[in-house]
Amino acid sequence: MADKIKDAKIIFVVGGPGSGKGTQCEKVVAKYGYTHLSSGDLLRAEVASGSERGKTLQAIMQKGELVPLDTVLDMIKDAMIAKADVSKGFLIDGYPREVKQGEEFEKKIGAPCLLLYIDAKGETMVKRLMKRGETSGRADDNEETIKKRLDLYYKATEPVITFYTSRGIVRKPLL
Ligand SMILES: Nc1nc2c(ncn2[C@@H]2O[C@H](COP(=O)(O)OP(=O)(O)OP(=O)(O)O)[C@@H](O)[C@H]2O)c(=O)[nH]1
Ligand SMILES: O=c1ccn([C@@H]2O[C@H](COP(=O)(O)OP(=O)(O)O)[C@@H](O)[C@H]2O)c(=O)[nH]1
Ligand SMILES: [Mg+2]
Repeated sequence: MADKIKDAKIIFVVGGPGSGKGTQCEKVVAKYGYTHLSSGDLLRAEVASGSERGKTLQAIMQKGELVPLDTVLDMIKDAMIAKADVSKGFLIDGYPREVKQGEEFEKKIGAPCLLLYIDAKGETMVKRLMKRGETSGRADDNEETIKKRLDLYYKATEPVITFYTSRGIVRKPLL
């Protein structure tokens, strides 16, 4: 099964909470027809299913912490395999959140050819998420959790940008 995605074109999309990853991915999909897989959306779908695993995930996400690495990786891999026959390439949105996640992805699936870095100022991200929280219904779009997500982004996820910059595959779209 995993053979089907061995040579897939993979693009990581990384940025802080509310930086606009999902918004930019929609534009890439419209222009290039790639398959958009948001790690956060996959996790929220599992929560919405009401499964036992979903309940555990919900508790972690509500606190703005990271769910175990293998859980997200397995979900992304299954979603990629399901679309392998029709996909021209994959936009992996919101992943990796830490360098180790990227390394595991490469071991189990393959290397990204590009990392799109969606950059925004901390205060801009907080403002957007507070606004989105008025209607999103997302349990983590509240002031306390947004702050934790932002702290974790600077601590764990920014090193991902440094890691892939040294490989020369990071690009910042002009917004
Ligand atoms: N003004 C402005 N707002 C934007 C822009 N991009 C996204 N937004 C808004 O900012 C909010 C967050 O955008 P998302 O695309 O959901 O951001 P994200 O990085 O996917 O965030 P998560 O879903 O939390 O991962 C939304 O309410 C968007 O409408 C932008 O370029 N300018
Ligand atoms: O690879 C991932 C992706 C998401 N999450 C969890 O899902 C939440 C929402 O992620 P999403 O990418 O939707 O939003 P962001 O935090 O970027 O605003 C995060 O706070 C994490 O708790 C995670 O643990 N690992
Ligand atoms: Mg998103």
